Amino acid sequence: MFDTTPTDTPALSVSGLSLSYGGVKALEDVSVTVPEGRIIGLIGPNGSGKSSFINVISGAYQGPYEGEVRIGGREMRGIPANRRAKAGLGRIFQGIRLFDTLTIEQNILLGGHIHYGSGFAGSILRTPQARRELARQRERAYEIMALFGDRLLPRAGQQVLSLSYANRRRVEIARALMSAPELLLLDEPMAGMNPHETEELTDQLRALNDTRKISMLLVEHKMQVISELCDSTYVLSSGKIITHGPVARIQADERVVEAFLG
Ligand SMILES: Nc1ncnc2c1ncn2[C@@H]1O[C@H](COP(=O)(O)OP(=O)(O)OP(=O)(O)O)[C@@H](O)[C@H]1O
Repeated sequence: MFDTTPTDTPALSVSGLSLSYGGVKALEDVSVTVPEGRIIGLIGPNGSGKSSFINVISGAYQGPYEGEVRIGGREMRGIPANRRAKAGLGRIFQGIRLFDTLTIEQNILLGGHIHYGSGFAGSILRTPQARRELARQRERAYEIMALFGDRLLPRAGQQVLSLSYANRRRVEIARALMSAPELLLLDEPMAGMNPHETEELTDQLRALNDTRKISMLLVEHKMQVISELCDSTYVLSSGKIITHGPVARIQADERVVEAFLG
């Protein structure tokens, strides 16, 4: 189901990215690489440009910018957000965006829509091909729910609005996995989770990376999570990357301490 053949093409390669909002420089000559199969962290104080960076990669930001963004080797300029899933991108938003009155299963199924072959007409007319596809997608949705132990499976038919915050977040990740992403952009996935939930999701993300070779760019405030998951971490401060490397080295770097205290 998931192609795990390694290549030398990075999952994500951003080079020389600069952008301004009017006169405000939000990003200046930012270069970040996520090698295939790796988890790379991105940290920075409030207002340092993390959201702007993520929004350019996901295509949520449609304004002008300098530099290049490549996902799986493919240049993304001009490709709208909804078409980037086909290039292998999955994104988890900072604020949870789910359809509250739909069930867990329905929300997750929506993440697979880029793979439907029979299209909208087929699903309305309920052609045999559309029914077979739906059955395949449901099977996939249940396989993905099973990755989260007993958190989602027993509740598959429940409306999402009745779920805990942590379970809503799991549904969002499950939905992103339906498009079989090669690269996941995770924007503070542990926000609002207690230590136990944080630890559990950390283990689940590591398992996804190990077993499915999904590359990840992780924006996260919790340094424990960054240090457990990331091979290397970039530090943004006032729109510039001030350093990158293994977490232990970054934490000891005076410039980083200054940026966070400053
Ligand atoms: N739409 C906008 N118009 C004008 N300025 C903006 C806009 N969005 C962000 N900025 C400015 O750009 C800079 C980078 O903001 P950005 O939201 O990318 O940082 P961030 O690191 O994600 O911050 P936070 O952690 O607080 O979400 C900040 O100075 C911010 O005020």
